[in-house]
Amino acid sequence: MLKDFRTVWVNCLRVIKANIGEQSFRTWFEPIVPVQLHNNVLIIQVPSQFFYEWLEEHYVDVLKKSIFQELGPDGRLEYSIVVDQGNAQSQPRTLNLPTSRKAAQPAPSAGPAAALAAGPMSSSARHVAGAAAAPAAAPPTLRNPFEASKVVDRNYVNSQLNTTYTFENYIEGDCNRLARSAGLAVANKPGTTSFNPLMVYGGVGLGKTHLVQAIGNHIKATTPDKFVLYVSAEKFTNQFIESVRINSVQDFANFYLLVDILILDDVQFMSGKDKTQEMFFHIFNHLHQAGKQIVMTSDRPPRDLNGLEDRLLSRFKWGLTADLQSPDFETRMAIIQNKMQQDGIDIPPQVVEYLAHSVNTNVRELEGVLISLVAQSSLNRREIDLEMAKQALRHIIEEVEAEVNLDFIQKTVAEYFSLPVELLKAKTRKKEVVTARQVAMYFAKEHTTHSLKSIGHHFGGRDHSTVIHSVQTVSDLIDSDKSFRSSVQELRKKFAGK
Ligand SMILES: Nc1ncnc2c1ncn2[C@@H]1O[C@H](COP(=O)(O)OP(=O)(O)OP(=O)(O)O)[C@@H](O)[C@H]1O
Repeated sequence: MLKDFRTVWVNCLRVIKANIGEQSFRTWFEPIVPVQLHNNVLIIQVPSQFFYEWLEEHYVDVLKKSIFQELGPDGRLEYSIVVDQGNAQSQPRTLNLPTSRKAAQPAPSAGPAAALAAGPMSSSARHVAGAAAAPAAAPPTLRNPFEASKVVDRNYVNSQLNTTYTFENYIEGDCNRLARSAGLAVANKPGTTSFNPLMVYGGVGLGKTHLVQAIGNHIKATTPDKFVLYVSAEKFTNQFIESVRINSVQDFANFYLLVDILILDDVQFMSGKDKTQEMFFHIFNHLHQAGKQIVMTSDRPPRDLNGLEDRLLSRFKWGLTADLQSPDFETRMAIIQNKMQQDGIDIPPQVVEYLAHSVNTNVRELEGVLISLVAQSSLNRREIDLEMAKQALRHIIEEVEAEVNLDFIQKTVAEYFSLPVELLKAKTRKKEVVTARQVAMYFAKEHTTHSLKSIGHHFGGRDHSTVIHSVQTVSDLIDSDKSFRSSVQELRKKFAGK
């Protein structure tokens, strides 16, 4: 018996409805219009490119299942995407490429899209301008599948939450305590804490992405009906530019307005991109007003985000800004141990300690060293030992030593103030020693990647609040005391050449 495309779709919807939440069903399946059934290929029309990507990302399994049940193992699904032409005309538009079924099959070499299309059903993006008005009998005009593949590759594959980034494996330390606990609060009560937006900033490889993705994963796990979207600012920008190009800015905005939790990574990327910022500003306002949660990361504090509009920056201040510092020694130890446990790696304690001591730049580098050690050990069929670790780290340690290090700073500052270097680490509170110590701490903060805690530790076991106080005192004196300022400038020259 010949099947009618509407009946097939209604039956598919039944399967889908039984497998997903009601809210998701309403948002993502009710707007779909079945268009045609031809040669066991069901064509459905979706409102936008983003919509299509979302379906492919989140519902491909249930779609496959429903098509399989309705059309059997040879059944396939194709999408037609309404392209907003910016006018009321909805004539079918001939887009530049083959229209034959064969040409429209995703090619085996089509990369991630081909992988998605594997199995009983192959789904591929098809743009059909004004498809709703296209006569049902006429075959829709299909877009080059390779082109569609590129869209999938760029816009879809890179945008998922990485489920390995969780709070459980995000090690807590002084370096990230505030950001982590604010993140946890947001994850437990998105949109309802005063941390909205939550802005996390910090240097390269310090765990910004891990933390904000942990927030997303936590929300998805606890409230699967919430629409969590993680997107890099770069991708957001590219999507926006593309939407301008194909005249579908409204689709773009509509898509983002559906989001419950928007996680935007690396906002600094939007610097100088006024139109993108304007769009983000509107999305931000709308989501915020609707009580939706916004989480952002940046590689620098908001005050240093030159090229970002003031009205946007002022929005960032509505919530909480929390920074990530370089992890101190103990946190680095804990991160390595956690990683070892996670990956089932066994490394002797003295090697772990050596790594934690030596790699004090960022966590990504620490992980990189660990991976290279494991690789060497398995290649050479040799247990990891201190010798191997030293060999592996030779180049990194040389780099670290070439930098201005704490010893050099202490020696230079002590010499400048004509004091023995030991006094900087001693208990004495004599005024001239205190000043020299404060200046040395100030430069340690400025020129090394040591955490505040680690700096304090190298100055006779002082705590991190003493370091903060010292840095502040020196900054204040630079502003208020001319001769002090020139001393600091003279000293700075000694470090600049290094
Ligand atoms: N506190 C932590 N506990 C466990 N792993 C961490 C921690 N901080 C960072 N990492 C790990 O370090 C690596 C780099 O982190 P991530 O990519 O989140 O850094 P980032 O700050 O976003 O970097 P970039 O500036 O390059 O975007 C990741 O593998 C992450 O899991």
